Amino acid sequence: MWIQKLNIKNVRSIQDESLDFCPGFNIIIGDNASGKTSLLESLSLLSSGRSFRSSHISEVIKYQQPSALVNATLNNNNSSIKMGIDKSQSKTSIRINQKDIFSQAELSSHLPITIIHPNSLELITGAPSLRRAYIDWLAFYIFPDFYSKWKTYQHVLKQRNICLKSPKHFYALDKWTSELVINQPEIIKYRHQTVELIKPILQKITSVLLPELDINIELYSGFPNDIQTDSKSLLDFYKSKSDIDIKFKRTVTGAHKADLKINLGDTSASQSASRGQLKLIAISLLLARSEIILETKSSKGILLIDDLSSELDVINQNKLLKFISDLKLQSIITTTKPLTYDLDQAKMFHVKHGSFSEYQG
Ligand SMILES: Nc1ncnc2c1ncn2[C@@H]1O[C@H](COP(=O)(O)OP(=O)(O)OP(=O)(O)O)[C@@H](O)[C@H]1O
Repeated sequence: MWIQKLNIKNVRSIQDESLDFCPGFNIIIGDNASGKTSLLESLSLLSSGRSFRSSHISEVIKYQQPSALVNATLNNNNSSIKMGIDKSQSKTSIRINQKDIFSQAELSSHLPITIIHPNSLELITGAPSLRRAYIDWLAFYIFPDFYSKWKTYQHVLKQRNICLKSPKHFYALDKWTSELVINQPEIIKYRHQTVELIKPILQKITSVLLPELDINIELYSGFPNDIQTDSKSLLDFYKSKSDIDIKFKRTVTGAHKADLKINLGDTSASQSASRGQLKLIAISLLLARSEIILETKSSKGILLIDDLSSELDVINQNKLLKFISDLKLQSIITTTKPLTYDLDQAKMFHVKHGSFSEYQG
């Protein structure tokens, strides 16, 4: 699957633009503040309903405009899918093949994108929630019932935490504790399976991009390692630790505390790798994710890279481009200067003041 045509209206400085992409590399060249990231942000809106750099849609919609609109024509084995999103401050309308759709998840399942941007480094150095989101994003694509189990767990966790906040609600604690262990074994199992899928692919990618490092990853389930993760053992665990949860007024242990441990040998990568190496580890993890999508789904994922030339030196840029070229997936890459790598299937665009044209060199 690849994006054949993209229409963007009122996303930051982009007023009304239409781009015809190729299935291989699409390189967007432009100066700072020309609108490169806004293009990738538009695709993030279409795929996930959210921007990857702002949590407030009002910042993304062009000043003085009521809404942002992004439409795309996807080519999936020569049949086409038309999808679009119209997002205002108060309302989101989604259409797929002229039909109104009420679930963002459906839009996301048609257009799985992986975005590598200057803040991707935080996947290694930032909070555990970022690494959990990384695993869960993939689990969501691979296991059809992961999302509903995770959503139910979030709801039950919230109710249990309400109980823990005030003694007048303690009477319901046992009920919510029993419900809290229903979905956790499967959530943990799916996450473990996801991490096991990532491991060999990450190994393959880092042997090309970072051959000098011994990188290994391991899931921390959210529970101490010596605890069995079946429902009964988890229930016994929660009962034995209820005094701690009561003291802290929240559920201290559980699948909501899971993390992906990323190590170089025996030490944490965030403590021992250089900044450039950390960027490449983050990129490798993101590439591993898109390669898994490519293997598990009939439709290929799409790779977006923001500001490649500022992210990596030329040697590493070229290693990465060769790797992407071998994956044979569509990529949309922004850069402030033309790339030196000889791309075989590529289309170049120039962007200035939010306006796109074919690059003339
Ligand atoms: N809501 C908005 N409405 C209109 N213009 C906006 C809005 N938000 C930001 N801008 C403008 O859009 C442009 C942002 O472009 P963008 O961030 O896409 O640039 P870029 O080419 O990625 O830049 P850089 O290389 O510096 O990262 C800036 O000129 C900014 O002032």
